[in-house]
Amino acid sequence: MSSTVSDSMRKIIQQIRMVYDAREPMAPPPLLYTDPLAAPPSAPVLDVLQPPAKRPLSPLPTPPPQTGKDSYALIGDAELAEYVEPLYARAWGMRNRAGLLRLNGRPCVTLYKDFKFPTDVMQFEFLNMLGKKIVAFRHHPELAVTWMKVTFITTSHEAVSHESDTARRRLRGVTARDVQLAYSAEKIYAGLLKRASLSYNQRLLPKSQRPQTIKEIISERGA
Ligand SMILES: C[C@H](O)[C@H](O)[C@H]1CNC2=NC(N)=NC(=O)C2=N1
Repeated sequence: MSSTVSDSMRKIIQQIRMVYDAREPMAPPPLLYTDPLAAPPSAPVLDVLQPPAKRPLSPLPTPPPQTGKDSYALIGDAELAEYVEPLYARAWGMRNRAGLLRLNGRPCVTLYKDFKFPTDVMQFEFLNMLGKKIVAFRHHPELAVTWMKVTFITTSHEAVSHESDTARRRLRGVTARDVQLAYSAEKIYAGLLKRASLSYNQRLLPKSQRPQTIKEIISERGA
């Protein structure tokens, strides 16, 4: 009796195997995104990575000099207009991040951008290239790495202010070194997008994050 049961069990198992073996091959898992390095996508991958903008961006100006004692001088309103305005057009922002350098809530002006990528491959290539630049340049941004995004924040704790007023002198902020580093990061990013035949049409940050004067930035309540 028990042998009959196991015979019929065996038959059932055999039938299941036949059905299983005869099934359609499983479809490969759907791709979450296309690799732009392999083939340029026909449709935009992200809203920030769209076909060329109608009005192409004018090239970044020659950055401020990176050596000498003045490379750690805080930038003022004139430099903001000359060097930071072109970064604003590329989705960079300026903010007061009081407390960033444990300055007990004192203002700390920072230059920042959220770099967005169509693939993680491009994101880590960017980090690799940027890393080499940072090490050679000996100026270190804060980097936060999340899915397809790198948040870049830079400021100089070594900033020197020529102001006579002590409170202003103790201000930390953006110097020529930060602008230099930001330009390098932007050029690496633009180069990677160009190689992948992608052009960007990034949404500008809100006006409050694109201030025109240093005073506007430090009067913002630090985050
Ligand atoms: C000696 C060395 O170059 C300095 O300490 C550098 C290092 N990296 C730096 N990085 C940043 N973000 N700000 C600085 O003031 C700074 N100073």
